[in-house]
Amino acid sequence: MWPTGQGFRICPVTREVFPENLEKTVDKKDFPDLDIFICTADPYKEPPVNVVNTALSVLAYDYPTEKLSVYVSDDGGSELTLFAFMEAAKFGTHWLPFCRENKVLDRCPEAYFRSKYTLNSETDKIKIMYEQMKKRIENVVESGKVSEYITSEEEHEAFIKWNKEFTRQDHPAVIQVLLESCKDKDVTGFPMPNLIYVSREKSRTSPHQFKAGALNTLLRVSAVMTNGPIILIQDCDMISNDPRTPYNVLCYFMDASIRPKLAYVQFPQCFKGLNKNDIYSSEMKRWFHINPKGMDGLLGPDNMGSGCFFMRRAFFGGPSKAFFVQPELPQLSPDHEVNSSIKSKHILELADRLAGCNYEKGTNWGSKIGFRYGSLVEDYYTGYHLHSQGWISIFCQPKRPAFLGDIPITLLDVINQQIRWGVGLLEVAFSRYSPLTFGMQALGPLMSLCYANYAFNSIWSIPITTYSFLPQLILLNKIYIFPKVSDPWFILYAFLFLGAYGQDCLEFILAQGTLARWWSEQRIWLIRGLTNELFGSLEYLIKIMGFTTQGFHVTSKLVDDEQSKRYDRGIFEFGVASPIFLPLATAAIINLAALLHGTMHILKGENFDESFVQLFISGFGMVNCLPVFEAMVLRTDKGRMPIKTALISIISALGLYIVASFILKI
Ligand SMILES: O=c1ccn([C@@H]2O[C@H](COP(=O)(O)OP(=O)(O)O[C@H]3O[C@H](CO)[C@@H](O)[C@H](O)[C@H]3O)[C@@H](O)[C@H]2O)c(=O)[nH]1
Ligand SMILES: [Mn+2]
Repeated sequence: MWPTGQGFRICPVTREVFPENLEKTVDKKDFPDLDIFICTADPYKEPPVNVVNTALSVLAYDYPTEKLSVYVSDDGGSELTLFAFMEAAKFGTHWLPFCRENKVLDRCPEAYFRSKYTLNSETDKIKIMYEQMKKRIENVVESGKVSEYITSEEEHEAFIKWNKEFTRQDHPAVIQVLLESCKDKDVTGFPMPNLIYVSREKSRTSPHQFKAGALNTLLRVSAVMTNGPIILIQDCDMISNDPRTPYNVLCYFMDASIRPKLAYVQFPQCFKGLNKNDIYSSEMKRWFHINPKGMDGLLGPDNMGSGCFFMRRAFFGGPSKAFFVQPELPQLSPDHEVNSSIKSKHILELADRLAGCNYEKGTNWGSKIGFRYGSLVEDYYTGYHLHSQGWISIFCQPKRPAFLGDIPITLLDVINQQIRWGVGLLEVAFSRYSPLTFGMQALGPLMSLCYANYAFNSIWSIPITTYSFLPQLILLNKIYIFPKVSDPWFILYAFLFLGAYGQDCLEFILAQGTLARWWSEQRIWLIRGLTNELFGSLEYLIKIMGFTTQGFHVTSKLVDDEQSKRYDRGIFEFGVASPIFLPLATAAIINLAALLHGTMHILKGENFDESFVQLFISGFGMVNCLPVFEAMVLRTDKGRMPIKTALISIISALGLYIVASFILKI
């Protein structure tokens, strides 16, 4: 892992753009069309009102509205989400001119009304409107029925496909044009952007490939409707935080010297609502900020799934003409020009067919065209393939974050999210496209090291688990395996530990981190080794043995008030009795026991020299486990560790001790 990590350190790059100069060189008329894709998958885990907020924040981009189209992919196949978007389309006709006229910076309504905005009759009016919309959406979600709220015949028509047979896993495609730019105007008479709702056909018998499948459907549907050459991909919980972001991106896409090979411009994933010390290290400074800068000096950052502007052409083979992969229908080609209304019958019929669940059979979608199938981290995997084909990417890190996302606030959610990443990355690591073999040839050594560092990340669980148990169990049996403090070899151990931790800390602080957040980062790194990396590797093994696993487990974005309060206070949230916590809790007990046991012997006058390293490791483990002890014994709130988990881990610790003693005695 150490050598692979060096790929990021050789040539880091920091870029700056001057979007204010853009209009001096490019006429607004010549701006390319921009298609924005927003994915949602579950109205109960991803509240529609939040998805709507994300959509409004990009609908209100500072961009010629007739060139802007927003496509919403609803993998939840939910009428609640469609209803929410019908509401959003109406509210949007007020919200967009309001933002434009008042030069609003927070174009996500929820964010705006939470900020310090000027109170006057106009803001009052729009706020009331927003609250009413929110209320209606929330009521509908709560009751699970839209019928009470729809009045017009046209609206009824939109929900016609939701009949008795319609289930989330089995339903026909639903495509609804909610706003059409040339016809629908806002309240000041300005054209609105296009807004299209797409829920692809689903059937239990055909694989749907999760988000990658959803994005490929949107690639096709948007191709026949607007075919914008630039595409922004957004998760439903990542709001736009800066209306001028497309300008930043155009600085690169309009640059003739980079454009021919540029596949995507990636913005870092930034998050809102982190607590002070970022206890779960959700900021992921290394993955989302430091490493991409390092890769930017090579072929460019990896793709992070959200906040990424793609060149549509990049989804159709390598950058040179010779490597262009022609799609099966000429209308899907990136250079195809659309000239009929997005509501015209033949377009809608074709779109319906393109969103069919059997459409991709026998085509290149998922292998040579579009987002790649075969890994649960479709973002990383697709970016990796694009780089292998000779495309480059760019990391754009403006001071004001372009996007702000939500983070999971319970430890189990964090772990589950990372189990998915771990499985997805291992799928790449051991595929025929492994960065160490295929990648080495296609990308050259440094870039493939970077990709390998991610792909093999779960390997950390081996040393971390070993160091969490072995020295401690051995210490408990009064056996010493490390050099004595007086031994010159001790210096090597001390150097490696201090060197690695020192470098890590320095890099973190240099990337505008704080010491407390660095401490959280190293702690969560250890916790990951004992939780998601272990369970992720296990899930991966089960998967390759041919058993079905849970697939893409969507992270819940619902916020429980109590949990959220505890999170804000920086308290770890366990709450549920899950076997996932067992290795961590067991390690905590073993470390504490080893530390106490070792210290006792020293107090009794035994020599410190031999046991120091093991004692230090146990102490370090114990300090890192403080939140676990708190959750086990001190806390009484609902987020504490369930007694069942605590008891089982005590028994496991005892068991481990007995087994270890037995083995060590022979
Ligand atoms: O079958 C599915 C599953 C998920 N999604 C959407 O994918 C997005 C990401 O899902 P989430 O549960 O929020 O996962 P995260 O772990 O937060 O997402 C990160 O990791 C994913 C890969 O595992 C990437 O796709 C994301 O862009 C990246 O932000 C959400 O908008 C979902 O609605 C779908 O559209 N269809
Ligand atoms: Mn997410």
